[in-house]
Amino acid sequence: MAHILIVEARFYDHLNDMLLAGARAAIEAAGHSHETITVPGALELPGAIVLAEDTQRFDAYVALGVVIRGETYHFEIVSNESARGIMALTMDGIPIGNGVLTTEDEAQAVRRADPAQFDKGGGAAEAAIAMLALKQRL
Ligand SMILES: Nc1c(NC[C@H](O)[C@H](O)[C@H](O)CO)[nH]c(=O)[nH]c1=O
Ligand SMILES: CC(=O)[C@@H](O)COP(=O)(O)O
Repeated sequence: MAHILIVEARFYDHLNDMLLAGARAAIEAAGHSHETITVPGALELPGAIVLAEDTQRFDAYVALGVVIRGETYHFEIVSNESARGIMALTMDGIPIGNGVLTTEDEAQAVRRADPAQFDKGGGAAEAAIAMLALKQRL
């Protein structure tokens, strides 16, 4: 059994709740345990994973968050830099599932976060579990 840390950027409560439900259900369905920590926004996700990895308590990570386009270039900064940070850690060999939604509007985000629709939280958890299995096998 693996112990998986869900790191959630809680920017939109109702959307985060759906992503979390999907991720937790997928981890439990696979027979693993989990904890959750919360950070302010998607830009904090990579740094939080680094801090958690230093504790050596977790086998894999699920990064969750929602970035919805506003009026300015901030959307690109938050979307691209959070993904870049997570990808850098992935390339260091840390199993991470990226469940950060980057959408044009709230309706797109709802469809993707809802466990009964696209279930991107569950999908990110499954990706983390798959990468952990690969790491253990290689
Ligand atoms: N606009 C969104 C943000 N912005 C906040 C940043 O992620 C960060 O917390 C702030 O710049 C302080 O470092 N975060 C999201 O997760 N979603 C957004 O739509
Ligand atoms: C991530 C965003 O684009 C948004 O939260 C920020 O909105 P704005 O660009 O209108 O400041």
